[in-house]
Amino acid sequence: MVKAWFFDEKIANPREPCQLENVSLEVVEALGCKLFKFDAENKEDCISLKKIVKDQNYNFQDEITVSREKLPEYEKKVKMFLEEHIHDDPEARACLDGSGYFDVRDKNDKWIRILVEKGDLLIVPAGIYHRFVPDLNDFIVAIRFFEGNPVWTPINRANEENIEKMPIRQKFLATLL
Ligand SMILES: CSCCC(=O)/C(O)=C/O
Ligand SMILES: [Fe+2]
Repeated sequence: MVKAWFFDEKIANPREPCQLENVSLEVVEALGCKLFKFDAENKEDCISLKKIVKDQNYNFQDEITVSREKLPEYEKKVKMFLEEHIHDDPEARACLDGSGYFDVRDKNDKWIRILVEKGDLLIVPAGIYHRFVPDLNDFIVAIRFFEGNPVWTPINRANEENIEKMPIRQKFLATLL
């Protein structure tokens, strides 16, 4: 089951849980995130997974393992995942094994940490500030879904002076009103 809490900025290592008070999943969903459960042991036959793929129009999927042993250019990629960013498209990840943290900024620009574990599928909306942080186990296997041609390039908040004015950011902000 997905769990969420406010992220404690005072903890030096973001791979630790950095847990402040819990955040309800309704609050996470009100930010436009979608949360699903699926049968990670039966990914080929999982009816709920097939339904999500159909409903969300996903026509591309691949698998990524984030671990020091398995991910090529591990340090570089993890640094990239950790940078706060947005995308022009939703980010959909189904956790097949392991666990990790997806952090999303709430309406007050506070980090909400979402723990994703085996059997959880999380979709973060286009335009929301977010990042991915491996947890202390440093192992997650995930399916990445995409509608259309996959674009992995993040738009980093720290590097884009006008990010707040970007159409996808404005579109996302309008969903919060
Ligand atoms: C567990 S999936 C790796 C993180 C990722 O793909 C991403 O795009 C983070 O924003
Ligand atoms: Fe992302």
